[in-house]
Amino acid sequence: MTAITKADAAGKVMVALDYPSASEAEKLLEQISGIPCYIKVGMQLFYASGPSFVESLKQRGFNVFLDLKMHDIPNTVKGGAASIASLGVDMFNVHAAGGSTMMEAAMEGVHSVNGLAKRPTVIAVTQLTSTSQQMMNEEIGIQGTVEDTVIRYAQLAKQAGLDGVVASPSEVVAIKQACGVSFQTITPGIRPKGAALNDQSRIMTPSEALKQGTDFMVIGRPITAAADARAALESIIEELTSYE
Ligand SMILES: O=c1ccn([C@@H]2O[C@H](COP(=O)(O)O)[C@@H](O)[C@H]2O)c(=O)[nH]1
Repeated sequence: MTAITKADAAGKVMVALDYPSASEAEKLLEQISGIPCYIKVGMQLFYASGPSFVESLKQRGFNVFLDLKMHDIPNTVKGGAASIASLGVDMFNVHAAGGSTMMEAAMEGVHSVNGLAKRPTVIAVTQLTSTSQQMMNEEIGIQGTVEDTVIRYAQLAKQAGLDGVVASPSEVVAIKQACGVSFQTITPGIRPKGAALNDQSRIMTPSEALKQGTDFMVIGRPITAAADARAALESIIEELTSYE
């Protein structure tokens, strides 16, 4: 049974360009050219190549998620959010652990920018997908289940006016129940069957994540570390279009 089209499947995949330089990121972009996926730029690439690389992605028509996970005092996050929004990115994020005033400040920063064709989607990181239940309880010192913490952060983000959250695919159903179906879920921790776990802890396969109702899935190393990145991405898209 075909669930979604190839174009819809590709649009749900955010390829994480975790590279040390723009030239290395460009090599990957060349390999996957023509596949209409979202592009995620994180700290490694942004700190090395800066706003100009992000602007060049936008000039070439990519949908861009700038994943800088801001977590600072409200005034600083407000300014950071204004600067990020001015770059014209489609999505960016803050840490929900910064609290509601900080998240509201991020929204104020976005709204302070004049002349945007469309404001970016603003989302909050709940619990990193590398965090296990045991790590959260024993090391970080947060009691209760990871799911309960994720839901609490998601509700806080929604109340602060944000558009969605970053969480693991296994929390998507509970987030949608608590915050509504239009509250977006962006899920890293995606591993095709047999792929290396690396440092991820709370994972699902692409088709399992789709079944949970995730809006976007962030995928890095299963594509970027593959011998043939294009084939790896195409195989993920194929899995999404043919899941039952
Ligand atoms: O909770 C989070 C938040 C962000 N990420 C980012 O997603 C990608 C995942 O890369 P993989 O290589 O597929 O593990 C990476 O850029 C992280 O910074 C996350 O993994 N978990």
